[in-house]
Amino acid sequence: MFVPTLMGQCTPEQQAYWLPRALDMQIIGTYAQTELGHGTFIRGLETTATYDPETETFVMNSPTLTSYKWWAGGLAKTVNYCIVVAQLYTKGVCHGTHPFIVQIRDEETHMPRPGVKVGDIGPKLGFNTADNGYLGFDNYRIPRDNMMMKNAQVLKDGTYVKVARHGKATYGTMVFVRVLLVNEAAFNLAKACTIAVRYSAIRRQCSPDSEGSELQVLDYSTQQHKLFICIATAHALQLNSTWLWKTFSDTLAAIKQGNVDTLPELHALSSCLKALSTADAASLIEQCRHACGGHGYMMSSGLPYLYAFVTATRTYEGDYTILLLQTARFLVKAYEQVEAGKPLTPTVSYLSQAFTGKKLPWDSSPDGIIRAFQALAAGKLSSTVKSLRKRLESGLSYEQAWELSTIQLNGAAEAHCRAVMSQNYKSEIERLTVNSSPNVKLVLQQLYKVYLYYWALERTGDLLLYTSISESDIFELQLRYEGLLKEIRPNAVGIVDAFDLRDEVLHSALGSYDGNVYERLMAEAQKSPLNAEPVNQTFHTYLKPMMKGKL
Ligand SMILES: CCCCCCCC/C=C\C/C=C/C(=O)SCCNC(=O)CCNC(=O)[C@H](O)C(C)(C)COP(=O)(O)OP(=O)(O)OC[C@H]1O[C@@H](n2cnc3c(N)ncnc32)[C@H](O)[C@@H]1OP(=O)(O)O
Ligand SMILES: Cc1cc2nc3c(=O)[nH]c(=O)nc-3n(C[C@H](O)[C@H](O)[C@H](O)COP(=O)(O)OP(=O)(O)OC[C@H]3O[C@@H](n4cnc5c(N)ncnc54)[C@H](O)[C@@H]3O)c2cc1C
Repeated sequence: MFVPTLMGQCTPEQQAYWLPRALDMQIIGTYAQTELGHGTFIRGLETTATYDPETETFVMNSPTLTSYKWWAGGLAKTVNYCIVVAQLYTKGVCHGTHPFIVQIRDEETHMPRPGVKVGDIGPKLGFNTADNGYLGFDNYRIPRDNMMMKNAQVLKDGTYVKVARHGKATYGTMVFVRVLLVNEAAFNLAKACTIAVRYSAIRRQCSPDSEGSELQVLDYSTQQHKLFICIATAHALQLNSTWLWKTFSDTLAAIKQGNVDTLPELHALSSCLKALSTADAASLIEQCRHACGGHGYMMSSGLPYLYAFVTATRTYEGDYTILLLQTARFLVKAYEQVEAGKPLTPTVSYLSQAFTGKKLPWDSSPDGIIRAFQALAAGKLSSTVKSLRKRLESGLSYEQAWELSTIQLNGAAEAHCRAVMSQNYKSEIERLTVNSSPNVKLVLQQLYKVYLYYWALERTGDLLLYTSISESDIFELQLRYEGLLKEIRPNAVGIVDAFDLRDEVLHSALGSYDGNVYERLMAEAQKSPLNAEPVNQTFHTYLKPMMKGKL
């Protein structure tokens, strides 16, 4: 995040000075925005940067314990520079949060600079190869030029000058990383389902009839139900990630031309796609672990590490709930645009059907299910807006009415994102397989149908509200879904092999390409320090005295 922020928030002159040093690893930096007391609410950050025109410096301060920077990766012992997000004061006026480049350690000795307090925040659920740290300032001065001045400047005399055309230019790095995290979610879920599917093909457990041999657990319908949605979701996330990256690149190009019109839609898309992709990936990686029984709980399976790594992405770079609420904010505005007869941007154009007042006729084809997801999203948004307006009419302020409606707002945002993801998934598969062999087309279509049927069956309540789906339609869809799992089974191992993930990348005794699961589990077990000697010294210090009643 250090380098992308230098690229996004520095003037060309500042980039010319800082970027080569950062890219050449002459300096190592991190992005320190979150504090002990605030992570979500950026406007509530407490670290201050007060400009002193006498010395043309900013005085950095941590006025309270809760203002200490907390969490930044590499902060504890690795970095010697930080991008610090602080409340900018000049001429006695606070201009809100701005980014500053701050040297925190000596480039030769690596000692913390005087006025800088830095350390490690301690063990975490995962990410323990990163030294996430804390950072406090005590009247620590930095040169005026260390304010990242692409979007705002402080002149030598302390005059504040706003440069950016849109109010959230300083939030740009977070959008960039959120876009990357969708791809990260796809990649890590692909690893988990490769491990779980390969292991499920090796693992034999239980024999339905007394004479027969034990079945591969991958033959069980429940195992296919656990795992094939994981494969389909890995594909869905990868294709949505590629689509989002193009949307991000197009928006950035437009902003460079001075056109910020598509930024709100990009913020809404990157928010909900980051939220859903990381949450889906984390829960499905856990589902892959469940599918591997006890051996899935071994660190040597690779699955606990994957889960610990990915579940953090649901929180960092914008908490799941917070980001869905950002998308909901955009959707409510889009709803009002439809009411006003104004044109809608492409990803919300389906909202016009929220005003038909009729249930969408149920159609179980893939396109029909995608239209049903859109109708569901439009319907949930419409009922959310009705709740919001009912509360406003009762005399509540907009903020109060909004807060009371946030559960429904989050549901509407999630439904919108699921509709966008489903639409992108199917259309990208069709675009990419135009020249593919019939077999490849068949398998990839089977997978996106798994995705569509799975989520339709997960959302039957909403579909009954907003489409004409009947009880028998639901029964028929369940049978079709279960039949589809059986069709995919013969190709399941080949499909995960197609992720082409090397053993060194999987780090898994269960998922290695050669399938020698039991030999690998035993080999990993031998590495346990407890196997270094036949009798551990704790027998003599604790167990034996206890057994002899001497403890
Ligand atoms: C190979 C790559 C691997 C990648 C993996 C990386 C591994 C690294 C590991 C960890 C890194 C982690 C780093 C971090 O976590 S950095 C800290 C991240 N912190 C956050 O994300 C904080 C989340 N909070 C916010 O973003 C904001 O506080 C907020 C959006 C929730 C609220 O902001 P606020 O200023 O209060 O705005 P409003 O809600 O009032 O909205 C105002 C207005 O601005 C628009 N807007 C808000 N944010 C953005 C944005 N980012 N871009 C564009 N526009 C934005 C918002 O839509 C409103 O517009 P309006 O409706 O028109 O008024
Ligand atoms: C592994 C990891 C690495 C990180 N790396 C960095 C880094 O390098 N740099 C950095 O600056 N930060 C980093 N962070 C911090 C991260 O950005 C924050 O943890 C994240 O933004 C969430 O903020 P928070 O911790 O304050 O949670 P909070 O916002 O306090 O969330 C707590 C609960 O409150 C809810 N909540 C909060 N506000 C609202 C609201 N308005 N409405 C409804 N519910 C609300 C949340 O949904 C959540 O359920 C990292 C975090 C982790 C876990």
